[in-house]
Amino acid sequence: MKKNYLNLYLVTDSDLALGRPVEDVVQAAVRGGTTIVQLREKTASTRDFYHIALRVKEILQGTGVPLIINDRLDIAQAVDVEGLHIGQSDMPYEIARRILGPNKIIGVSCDNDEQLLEMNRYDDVNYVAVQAYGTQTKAEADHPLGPAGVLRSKKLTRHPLVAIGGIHLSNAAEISEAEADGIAVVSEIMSAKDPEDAAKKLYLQLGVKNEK
Ligand SMILES: Cc1ncc(COP(=O)(O)OP(=O)(O)O)c(N)n1
Ligand SMILES: Cc1ncsc1CCOP(=O)(O)O
Ligand SMILES: [Mg+2]
Repeated sequence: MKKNYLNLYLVTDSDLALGRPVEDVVQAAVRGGTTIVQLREKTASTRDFYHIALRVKEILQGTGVPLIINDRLDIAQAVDVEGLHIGQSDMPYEIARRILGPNKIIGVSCDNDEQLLEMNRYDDVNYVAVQAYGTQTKAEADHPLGPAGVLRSKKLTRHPLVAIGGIHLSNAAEISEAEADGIAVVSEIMSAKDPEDAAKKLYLQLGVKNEK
């Protein structure tokens, strides 16, 4: 895997944080080498999501780790974070890009080849995301590709590719070898007893190289 800001992507879920404040888990994960953080708080109220985002933004200040908001363009704007992640039921890509402008990171989940090819129409998509394995964390995610499918997706897309879903210490290396530009995890870090150590161990599995 080539070195870049997508290498180790933490996607949060407060419900999986073993009762700890999400910002504490984020802080530890960043100490462990997490390179990008997405706030994915599917059950939080707008007000709670907004306040969590403010606290996490403060923690990430000065670290160089970008903060991405899942789904909620309004919160991404209100907190002025670095970017937004959208899926196939969320705001259409071109609308999100028009509203957020050229300097924000926008990532898009793709559930099949057609959606990957559709995103090839846009020069300015920052990354696409595909599902690696099955997972309990998102029950509706039902298009796991495995390493061979991730490699195929990488060849189809012209954008950086993030793999997500069921990625743990035991299988991170094979996804990295499938030419993903980054791996995204929820439970492996959010539910780890020691999130800093979990992030460190995952990062080591990625065999990140400085080559261009
Ligand atoms: C990095 C990353 N990849 C995929 C997703 C899933 O997005 P989506 O399909 O919109 O589903 P929800 O996360 O909104 O339930 C993601 N959030 N992050
Ligand atoms: C948000 C999301 N999108 C596809 S799978 C998934 C959840 C991944 O969670 P985990 O890393 O715990 O399998
Ligand atoms: Mg979504």
